[in-house]
Amino acid sequence: MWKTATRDSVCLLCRSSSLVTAPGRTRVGLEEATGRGLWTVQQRWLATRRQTRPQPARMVLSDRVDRPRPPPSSSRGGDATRKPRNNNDRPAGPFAAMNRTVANVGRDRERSAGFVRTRDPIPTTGGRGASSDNNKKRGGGGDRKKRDDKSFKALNMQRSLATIGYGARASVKEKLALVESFEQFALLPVLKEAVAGEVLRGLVDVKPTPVQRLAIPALLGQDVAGRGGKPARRSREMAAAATEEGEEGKVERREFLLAAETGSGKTLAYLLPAINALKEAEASDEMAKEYQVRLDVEKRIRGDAPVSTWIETFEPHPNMARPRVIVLVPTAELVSQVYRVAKALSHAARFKVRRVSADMDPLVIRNKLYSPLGVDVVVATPHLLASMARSDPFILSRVTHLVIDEADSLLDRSFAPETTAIVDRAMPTLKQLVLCSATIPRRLDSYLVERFPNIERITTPNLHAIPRRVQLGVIDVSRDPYRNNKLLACADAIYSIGREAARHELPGDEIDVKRIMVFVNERETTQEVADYLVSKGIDAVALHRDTPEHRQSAMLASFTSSEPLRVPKEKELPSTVVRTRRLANTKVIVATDLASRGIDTLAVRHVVLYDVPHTSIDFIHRLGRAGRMGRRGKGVVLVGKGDRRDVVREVKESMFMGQALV
Ligand SMILES: Nc1ncnc2c1ncn2[C@@H]1O[C@H](COP(=O)(O)OP(=O)(O)OP(=O)(O)O)[C@@H](O)[C@H]1O
Repeated sequence: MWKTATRDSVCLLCRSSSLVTAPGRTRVGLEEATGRGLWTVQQRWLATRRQTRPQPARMVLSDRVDRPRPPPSSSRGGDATRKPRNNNDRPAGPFAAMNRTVANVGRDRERSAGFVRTRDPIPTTGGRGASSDNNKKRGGGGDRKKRDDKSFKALNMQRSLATIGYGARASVKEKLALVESFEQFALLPVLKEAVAGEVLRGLVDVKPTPVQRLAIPALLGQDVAGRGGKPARRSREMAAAATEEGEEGKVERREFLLAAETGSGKTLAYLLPAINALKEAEASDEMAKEYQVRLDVEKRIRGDAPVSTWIETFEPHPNMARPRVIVLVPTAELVSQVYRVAKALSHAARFKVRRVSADMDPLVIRNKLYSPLGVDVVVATPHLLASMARSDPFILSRVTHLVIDEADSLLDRSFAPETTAIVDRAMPTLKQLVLCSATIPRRLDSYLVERFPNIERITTPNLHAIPRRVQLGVIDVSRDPYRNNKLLACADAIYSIGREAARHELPGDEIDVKRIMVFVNERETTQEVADYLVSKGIDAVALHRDTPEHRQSAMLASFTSSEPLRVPKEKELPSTVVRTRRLANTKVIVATDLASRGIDTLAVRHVVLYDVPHTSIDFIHRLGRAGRMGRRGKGVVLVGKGDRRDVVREVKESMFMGQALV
């Protein structure tokens, strides 16, 4: 043990002064006392000074000043030769990979720090990715590029997403800065009021999200700075071209691709401009105005009699079963979700919105659509609407705005025939076609190039990136204690979430319930996993395509509500009573991809990926159920025998870097 006073050191154990006067390489004192290598007094003094300059001169000299801090001795056996521990060097466990400050991907830190994507050299956010990309832009990234081709080999091999160029993303950021408020949009005042007072009621300081900042002005044909309703340049050019070609009678149609990350408010981004156009068209619709006059007269004649009692005998509205706006979505659950937003807007903006989905009685659908009061907006799944349009083609005869939400699903093989049939039928009157999605697969990209070469692409800078506020933990199921028992690993992960939540339990008689989504790849697995979780005392249900539609909605209801879910605390039982093991503070839904698309699961903070998703598209959508609209989220992926560890590692690294997946 050594005590130093400026340059002189004295051994406090043996009081030897030999070292103090030994200026050169003298193997005495400290080295002999500790047995740790050859050190000179001068070297030690310099090292100590470097470490301790702000400290007072009199202090105890550490004999480990040149080494990393020793680990706490008991747990690690005091091994002096052990490598330094960092954030990644944690004990194993379901959440060992969380809250890291360093991505646990490969040992080659240098390689990951210089990450540049092959065909997508665009940093979606700032940070390290940005600097390396800027470096590349300046011409300094040649070597790195080669390294990074290798580093994202697995994702590149199964590349499924279309890429967005650097220039596009950079220019988008400039545009975003120009818009700060809904007031800047050339929307009707009632719609602005409806946003704050109905759709986003309860939120303070409501600002448009990036996709809304970009899409609403573009779809309104407004100058992007929000200075008024000037038609966009492209629209003017198209109009001029049509006039030159003598096509004045032809409807001028604009097509948009609206692509933004999950949970970023795309629904409002496409609904607001469509409803705005609807209200403007209504103001100049003479037939509708005349009908309204006749209806008002009839109401006066009928006195107090409710409209519903006589409307069937009155003349039908010109819009009966002839909507102007149609929104297509893939599932009944999404129909209800988009319908709710449109309905909230309709309270202030006064229009009639109906929904068409398989969970509704056919008679109810018919009555709503063919109501004599008319219909302005229909939210539907393509199968039902296409079949209705086959029997009554006039249903699509007045459509001016058609939105295809979750476009990558709806233009995929299973939906494409019905979706394109609707597009084709609506085309003659269509003024705006909007395709909307959080992921643009390459096949959709090629389809758009071929089918809609003039489509205007609106993409946000973070497209295809999983937000950094969502953390991804990896559980290696092949290791102890799971030994390839994925079911056990899944239950353990859920118990860990429950236990963690219990630590922050509320005072009082209630407990806060965490809502967790577990995603599997195959429909058959959902029930198996749910049953196992139930057998372990977890409240779990299975949701897949064969689950009746009305049951699906009921199951998802508590996952989509942003309200906290509380249950009474279980009563203490006498110590003689053995209670069956139960995790009271979690609620789990085990689902296939069906529940990963578009569902606004605001309540979900935790997602467990029971199976490694087949593509990066599935990663984006499944993890996108957590961390919506600026919230934090956690994902856990169970990696077992035969799973693509390389893909998981690369997804995790991309997430850490804030980069777009490929
Ligand atoms: N400007 C805003 N400010 C705050 N919250 C908003 C805003 N716009 C929309 N939201 C809320 O954000 C949530 C997500 O919106 P939405 O469902 O439209 O996302 P999305 O982009 O369609 O997601 P996904 O890609 O998963 O379908 C909703 O609860 C919505 O009410």
